[in-house]
Amino acid sequence: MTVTNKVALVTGAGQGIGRGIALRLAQDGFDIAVADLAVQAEKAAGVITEIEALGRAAVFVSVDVSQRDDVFAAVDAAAQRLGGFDVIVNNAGIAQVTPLSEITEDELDSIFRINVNSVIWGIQAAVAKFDELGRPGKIINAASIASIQGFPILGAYSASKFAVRGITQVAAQELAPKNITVNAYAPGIVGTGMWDLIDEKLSVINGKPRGQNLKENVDGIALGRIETPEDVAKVVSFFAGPDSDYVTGQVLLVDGGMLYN
Ligand SMILES: NC(=O)C1=CN([C@@H]2O[C@H](COP(=O)(O)OP(=O)(O)OC[C@H]3O[C@@H](n4cnc5c(N)ncnc54)[C@H](O)[C@@H]3O)[C@@H](O)[C@H]2O)C=CC1
Ligand SMILES: CC(=O)C(C)=O
Repeated sequence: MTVTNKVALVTGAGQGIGRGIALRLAQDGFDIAVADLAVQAEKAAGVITEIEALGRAAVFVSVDVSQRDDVFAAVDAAAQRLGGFDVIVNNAGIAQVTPLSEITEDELDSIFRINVNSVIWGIQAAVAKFDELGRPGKIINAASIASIQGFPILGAYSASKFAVRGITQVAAQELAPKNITVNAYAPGIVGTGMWDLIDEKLSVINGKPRGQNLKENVDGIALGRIETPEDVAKVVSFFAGPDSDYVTGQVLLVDGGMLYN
């Protein structure tokens, strides 16, 4: 019997939650395509070194997830360079900290292209590759607590994450006949560059000192501490592995106890 390696592509894997997911899936035995913007190549190289130290193969794939052709090319490159394709993690995303009344057309277009269109391009590219290789596969999307409850001043962001939840539910139903599962993780307050930016921008808007908005949000977490990328990666590991074979269309809160469903 030929045993082939398992391959996962993680977008936005140069830093933050994406890096945590890439490292965890490597620990789980996946070879990893570290996909990110070209400007993140140096950080991605560091992630690749960490993955190789775990005994897995890894390659950098330059991608702007808002561009459909880029995403298809990234999936092709990952499959060709790593010798297979089994999992895509549509993780890359941006936040915007703007009251709804002030959001511009350009801002709205930008956040939807990066947070929403990207997920559809990732689903399309992964399905095409699973079909070509004749394998089932797993698709995992980045939602948020803001995909369940709208967050003030994060209005466009919340709307984009509600859309990711909807896409996840629809794709799960459409792709079930191919034995492809589609799920999403919904983190709470994770200590990454994204929250550095949110805290900084909220400070400008509400005049609270730097760090105060982050602290107030963390104070609302039942488990009493800020979330780490590794906390998120454990849920992604479940969705990427065989223990979730009978789970599809779900958005799993991993927020330390902030929202309850
Ligand atoms: N940090 C948090 O508290 C939470 C984050 N999330 C979601 O988790 C995901 C990852 O977030 P973080 O790691 O915190 O963010 P981050 O800002 O630390 O990292 C985002 C990564 O995505 C990449 N990226 C951005 N635009 C891209 C594009 N157009 N094409 C390719 N790559 C692009 C960046 O280069 C970066 O490496 C995002 O979808 C975010 O919305 C969800 C809930 C909470
Ligand atoms: C960044 C994010 O998703 C929230 C709600 O903090």
